[in-house]
This record gives sequence, C-alpha cells and structure tokens, in this order.
Amino acid sequence: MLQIGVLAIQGAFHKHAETLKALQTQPVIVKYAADLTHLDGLIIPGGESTVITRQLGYRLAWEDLYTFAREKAVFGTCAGLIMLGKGCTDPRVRQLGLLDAVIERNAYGSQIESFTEDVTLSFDEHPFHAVFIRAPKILKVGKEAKIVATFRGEAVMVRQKQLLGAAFHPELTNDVRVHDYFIRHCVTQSGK
Ligand SMILES: NC(=O)CC[C@H](N)C(=O)O
Repeated sequence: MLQIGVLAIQGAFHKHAETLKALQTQPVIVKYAADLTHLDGLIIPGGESTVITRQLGYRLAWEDLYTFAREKAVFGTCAGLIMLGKGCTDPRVRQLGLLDAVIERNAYGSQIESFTEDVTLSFDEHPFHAVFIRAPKILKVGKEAKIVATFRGEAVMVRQKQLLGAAFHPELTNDVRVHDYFIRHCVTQSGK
C-alpha cells in the first residue's frame, strides 16, 4: 500500500489524511524528519506560509523537506503551494523554490473574502467545486510547469514532474478527484 505523508505543522492535515485513507492509501502524519523515511509522497497542507517557514527547523528542517521534494511526489495546497513555489511577493516566506511558479499571498483578499467556485480541470471534463481560503494567486507559471486547473482563465493548480500545487483546498470537499490525481503521480514517481 502506498504511504503518503501529511505535514502536520499547521492546517487541515486530518482532512487530507481522511481523503487519502478513502482512496486506499496509508496516510502518515509527519512531524519529524524521520517520519519522511518510507513515504511515497507528501502533502503540504494550507495554513500560513509565514508560520510554516518559522516552524520549520523545530522538528523538521527546511532542508529535510527540500531533499524529499527534489525526488518524491509532493502536493502543496494553498500555503503548501506557496512553500513549493519559486518566487513570492512576501520575503518572509522561505520557499523550497522547486515548482516553477511565482505566487502572491492572500491575493483574493482576507479570510472574509474566502469563497467556493467551480474550477476547470485539465484531466477531467467535469468542474471541481473548489474552496479558496485566503488564497494565493499564481502570478506566473514558468516553462517547467504545466497548468492543470484554471479559474476564470487563471492558473489555480500547476504541476511540474513530481510536484503539484493548488491555490485551493481539495481536502475540504467530498470530491476526491484532485487527491486521486496526486496519488497517480505518487505511483508513477515511486514505481509501485
Ligand atoms: N488557506 C491557506 O493556506 C492560505 C494561505 C495563506 N494566506 C498564506 O499566505 O500562507
């Protein structure tokens, strides 16, 4: 069975774990660097990228995440997307710089301007009802990355080889298609 970690620094990590379980994979709550050892993939949940940046180094270092994400499948949602990206409008965030995309934090407004809207997926004909919470905007998608979901014509999910980043929260809906898409990348990347 595939083992997929969920970084448990902040955010809705239990919701991701429930979805992973429903899709017949084994979720692993990741708090320490050693928890990454046998994983086939990792989800970096939403939260606040500035807080995640500050928290890294206590139990798990930035370098541990970086080393993992260079080789294995990683899905960053919302703040997780910001962490994976390369270029951010907020210098307080120490990004991993592996996903070729420039990100603006809180670009759709503050908490009360959070919303749900349909987004278009490149890998499925039916729209995905997505939850955006203090969501970031993908300002620029570099040559290395591919847009896999759009909202009003703008990129809201991008993929680059083993890396996937979404500006929304797929774990907060009952629709498992985005997690399923990520799991398929974990299978390809791990060769299982
Ligand atoms: N829901 C979220 O993860 C919001 C992201 C958050 N605004 C950040 O900048 O990190």
